[in-house]
Amino acid sequence: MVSGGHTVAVIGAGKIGELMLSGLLRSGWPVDRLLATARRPARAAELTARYGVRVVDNLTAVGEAEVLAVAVKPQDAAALLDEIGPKVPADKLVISLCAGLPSNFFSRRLPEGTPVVRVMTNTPALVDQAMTAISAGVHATGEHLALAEELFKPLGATIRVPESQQDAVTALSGSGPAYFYLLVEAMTDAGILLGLPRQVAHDLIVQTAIGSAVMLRDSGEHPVKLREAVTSPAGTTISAIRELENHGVRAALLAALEAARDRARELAAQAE
Ligand SMILES: NC(=O)C1=CN([C@@H]2O[C@H](COP(=O)(O)OP(=O)(O)OC[C@H]3O[C@@H](n4cnc5c(N)ncnc54)[C@H](O)[C@@H]3O)[C@@H](O)[C@H]2O)C=CC1
Ligand SMILES: O=C(O)[C@@H]1CCC=N1
Repeated sequence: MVSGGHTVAVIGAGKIGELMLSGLLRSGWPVDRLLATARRPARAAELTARYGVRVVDNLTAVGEAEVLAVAVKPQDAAALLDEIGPKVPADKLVISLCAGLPSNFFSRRLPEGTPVVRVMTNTPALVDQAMTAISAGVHATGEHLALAEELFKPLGATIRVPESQQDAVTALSGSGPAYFYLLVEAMTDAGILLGLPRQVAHDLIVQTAIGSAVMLRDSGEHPVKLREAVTSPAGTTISAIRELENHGVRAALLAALEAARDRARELAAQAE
């Protein structure tokens, strides 16, 4: 487990911040090495009741924790850094979980030399199946990357990527769970259209999604091969695939991910 007995503060413990807190606790991280901050007192009370974690104000977190994991919305990051930026000692590690914001958005608002690591995780962290991409930002060394990895490994898989790829990562794996949920929702409705009871349609497609995902991960086969194995000559699958192609599903995905990437860039521009 954890190196050096660091204390980690999750600054802005909303949905993603809570996933990080709960994942670390599940992995055995001591609760007295965790701090959280929240804007609303009711949220602070909820986090303490749920996890036993100490919720403090932002400046106390800055003073007590060695690692500051910033999980506020990109739109709230500048105001947060106006408050804490000048007070962060330069030996702390700042980890940004914010979509879109480059590490230099942080470093420009922090004392010279403060290391910043940028990460993009996703909500399957809730079941220890996150995909977290980690990038060295300004002043971050291999040691800082290793520490960030140690924090996110218990939540699922991790990968190191150059920071220049983080907006694409955000569009693909950060937002990715939403695309799969939308597909499952739409396919459940399709099952209803074909006369299946809703619960049956839901159970069929969820297990099909799980089975397909495990095969993608474990079979070592290319997705095209896996799809071809389902697609019998003159059979049912090819009839469905013709409709998916006619309706531009592939093109829709290309356009959707470009839109998500562009939105990440816009969030960064607007946050300034
Ligand atoms: N929801 C998702 O699937 C993912 C979100 N992210 C990123 O995580 C960050 C948080 O997203 P969510 O958790 O979805 O949003 P959220 O709105 O649930 O959480 C943000 C929290 O920060 C708090 N906050 C804002 N300003 C604060 C301040 N000055 N001091 C203390 N607390 C403050 C808010 O009250 C809120 O509870 C965003 O930057 C987002 O881009 C990254 C990956 C996936
Ligand atoms: O929708 C968003 O902006 C965040 C970032 C990635 C997933 N959710």
